[in-house]
Amino acid sequence: MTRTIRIGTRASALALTQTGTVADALRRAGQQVEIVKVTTPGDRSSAPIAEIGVGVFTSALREALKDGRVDVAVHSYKDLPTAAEPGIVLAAVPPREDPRDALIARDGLTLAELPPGSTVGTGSNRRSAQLRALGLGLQVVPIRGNVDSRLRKVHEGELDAIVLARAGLSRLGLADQITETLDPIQMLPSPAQGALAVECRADDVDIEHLLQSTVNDAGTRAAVTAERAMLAALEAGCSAPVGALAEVVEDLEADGSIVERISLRGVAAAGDDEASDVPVLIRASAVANSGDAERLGRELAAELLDLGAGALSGPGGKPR
Ligand SMILES: NCc1[nH]cc(CCC(=O)O)c1CC(=O)O
Repeated sequence: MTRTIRIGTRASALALTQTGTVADALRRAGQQVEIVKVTTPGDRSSAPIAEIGVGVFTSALREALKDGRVDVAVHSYKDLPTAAEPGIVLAAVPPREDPRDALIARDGLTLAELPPGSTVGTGSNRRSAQLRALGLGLQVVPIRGNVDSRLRKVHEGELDAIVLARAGLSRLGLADQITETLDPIQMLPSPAQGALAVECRADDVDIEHLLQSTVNDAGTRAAVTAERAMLAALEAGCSAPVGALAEVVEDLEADGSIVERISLRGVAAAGDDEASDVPVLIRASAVANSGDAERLGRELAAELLDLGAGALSGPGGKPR
């Protein structure tokens, strides 16, 4: 392609490093690229994400794509709404970073070493529910802001600990701050955590093919497809916080051949999670062929709902 490819990104340090990896892959493939920073309402507001709504970080980038100001948009995949955007396609999902969550605690402590009553900062209902479900007596404190300002709250003694995505810290060169990488058995990550979504206009077939052949990782794409399908199906029927993690596994068949499959685990809170200090979590897992990732996600969501995920407690319970 002879044209210069304009790649749209948020202007945060994290977004710029993420976009840089996509730009590098395109440059290695011999393309000319230009990075265009787009400011989003999510960057300007300090209100809780639950109030300003899903898509605050991603809709402005999608607008720039549709307007033709940029040719490619790079998002943190987990920040994208599950609903498809008319006129835009997901062209590629690059190889995923470590999807797990990480603890950054004072004095190098792990979760198990934090004394009861310790304050743990997070703005995520998913992390909050899973932390409280451990029954360690941790006190979850809502926080927001960029990674640096969150880390400062621990270093200045305002909080005992915070939980952040390992991927964001690694990309910023801050992985040495992590005091424990949380086992997904205790803390299932957000669907698509650690993955990027690379979008282009639906009618821009040249760019779509270029991104597919230079940036996409088929295994990552199948895994996040399963996680996001689970999330989308739960959003329709459940108001609970949701965690999901899919992994590519290689199964040895009876005839000696190796088949690649997707193994998906999901978690959601039962009932009205805020009604008790220690919420009840519903867990389920399943395996399917990579080609059935979407169906795997939908079926696991149905199972979680059957088991009571997100069922609202008592009369007058309302979705939120
Ligand atoms: N919601 C904010 C957000 N979006 C993407 C990341 C980190 C990178 C990733 O998960 O891909 C983060 C910060 C965090 O959750 O700690």
